[in-house]
Amino acid sequence: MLQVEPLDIRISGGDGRSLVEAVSFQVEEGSVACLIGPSGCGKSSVIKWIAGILPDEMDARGRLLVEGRTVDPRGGLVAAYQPQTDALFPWLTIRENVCLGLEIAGLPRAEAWRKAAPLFEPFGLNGTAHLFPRQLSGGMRQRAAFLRTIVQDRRYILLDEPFSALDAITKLRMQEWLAARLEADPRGVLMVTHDLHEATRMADRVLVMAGRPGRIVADIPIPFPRHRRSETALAPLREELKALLLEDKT
Ligand SMILES: Nc1ncnc2c1ncn2[C@@H]1O[C@H](COP(=O)(O)OP(=O)(O)OP(=O)(O)O)[C@@H](O)[C@H]1O
Repeated sequence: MLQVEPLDIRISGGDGRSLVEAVSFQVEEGSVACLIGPSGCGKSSVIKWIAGILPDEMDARGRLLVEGRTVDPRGGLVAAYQPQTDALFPWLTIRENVCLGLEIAGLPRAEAWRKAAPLFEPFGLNGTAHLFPRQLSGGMRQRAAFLRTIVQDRRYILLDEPFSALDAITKLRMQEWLAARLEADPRGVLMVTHDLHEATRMADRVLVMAGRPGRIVADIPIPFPRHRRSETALAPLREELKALLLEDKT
């Protein structure tokens, strides 16, 4: 289990503005937690803190526990992280981009490719290995970034709006693919999303953040397994989430 214990984030210089206050939650292994909330409430900052890449101008106090052990997020490698922008390196090919995390983790190049290559097809990236990011559509770039994240053998995955640039059909496919993959190969996923349909379709629990500074104002378990989530069953949950988000006047 990945646990965040009261986390505060503030701007370290200037007015010392508080961005995030007393944020606590947990992500169980093999489960998906979606973090939703109005723009600017601090979702990305929370996820960046866990990934160990909070910018220098922010100061964080909090505790991160993995399987009950306190870890320093800045030590890196707690979780695979996919930032909001696809962050592919423009001077590397898609193959090189996708394999990069594995190579940094110490896998020889050929072995990294053996591991990544079979995933190009299910990600709709056939024929792109030798291309550069600028030669792909926005959706393809996002899928390549997602593949680079998923291919790493981490127990926890942090996804900051991973499907936001995808068209509706591709998005549905990727959500289904991710759900199936998690079934076969359970990981703990923390996913930031603005899409309530996505949150209720994908999550085992939805964490709602609101306010300035941002706090967790609700932690809502989704009470049915993913394969039994009809639109009718999910509609009242979405109404509940919408009401919580609209309550936030900041
Ligand atoms: N490098 C920075 N320096 C100072 N303030 C920052 C910096 N990055 C973000 N902020 C501020 O921190 C607050 C939280 O930003 P953050 O990106 O975490 O919010 P968010 O909920 O993820 O927003 P969005 O949904 O729009 O991505 C915002 O008020 C933002 O202006």
